[in-house]
Amino acid sequence: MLWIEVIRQLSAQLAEPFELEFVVRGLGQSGRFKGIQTNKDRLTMDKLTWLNLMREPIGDEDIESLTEIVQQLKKQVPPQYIVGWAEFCDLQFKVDERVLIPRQETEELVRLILENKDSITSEMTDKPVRVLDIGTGSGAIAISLAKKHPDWQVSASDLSLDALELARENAKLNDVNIDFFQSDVFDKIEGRFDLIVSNPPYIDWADQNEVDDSVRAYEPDSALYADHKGYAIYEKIAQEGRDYLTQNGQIYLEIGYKQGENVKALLEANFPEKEVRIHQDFFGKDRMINVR
Ligand SMILES: C[S@@+](CC[C@H](N)C(=O)[O-])C[C@H]1O[C@@H](n2cnc3c(N)ncnc32)[C@H](O)[C@@H]1O
Repeated sequence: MLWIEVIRQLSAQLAEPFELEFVVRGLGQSGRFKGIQTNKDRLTMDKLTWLNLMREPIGDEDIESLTEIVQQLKKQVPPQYIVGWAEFCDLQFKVDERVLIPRQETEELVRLILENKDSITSEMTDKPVRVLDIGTGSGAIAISLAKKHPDWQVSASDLSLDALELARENAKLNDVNIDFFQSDVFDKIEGRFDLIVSNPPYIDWADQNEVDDSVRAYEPDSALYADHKGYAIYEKIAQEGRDYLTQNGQIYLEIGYKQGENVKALLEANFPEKEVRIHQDFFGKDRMINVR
């Protein structure tokens, strides 16, 4: 039998048939498959190697590995957890059930910050811009900003020690220096920041049924849901943020698409002297908010 025949048969069993190719290419060069040469320099297999592989005969052990992967996909395990990494802002991040898989919407938040980077300045000209990422998870936002701006001094916090462990690994993998803290929002944070960014958990516990089955079953609750109808972390950032922000400091937050006006009102009440703006994502939905 050829790889293509087995891949076709097995993919047909899946609700999302392309996921098998994604996983095999993602795992392809890790040594998981006997018929594929290991290449530790590449996390993913390029399209040409994949197409060539499809014409090769496949051994029993590899059929067994593919069948196991299909079982996991049928159980809706996210493909990124199966391969063990995800791409974010053209960087690679290890991911597993300790952290949320970083999303495209959050890449848009990073892009928005980078588009406005010239307005993000340090209070003192001889000091680096100080950044705090609250609820860093895999470290996606903090690491991407540090990578683009090696001159910024980036700190990142999370309530979850498990997430912080993985974020530290990701900082090392991506070769950036970040100060990590375990903190419930600001409670262990010291000093002031020129930029506070966060993609906090923001789903109302009452809306669990609206969350995709795969997300609900495998991604951590602590990364998804927040008290006070999903607003708990926004409330803390709005109410306590002033004590952690420099005078010209800015805040950038990801928001649920229905939360824009409420989060805006919260921020305006606490930062009356600043401008608060809602921004839309690629799909035209309210997704980000900034205070400057
Ligand atoms: C939506 S995830 C975002 C992860 C990552 N920043 C991203 O954008 O992919 C929210 C993160 O906030 C963390 N978190 C939840 N409650 C928190 C709290 N009270 N203080 C700090 N972090 C918290 C979770 O552990 C989780 O890692």
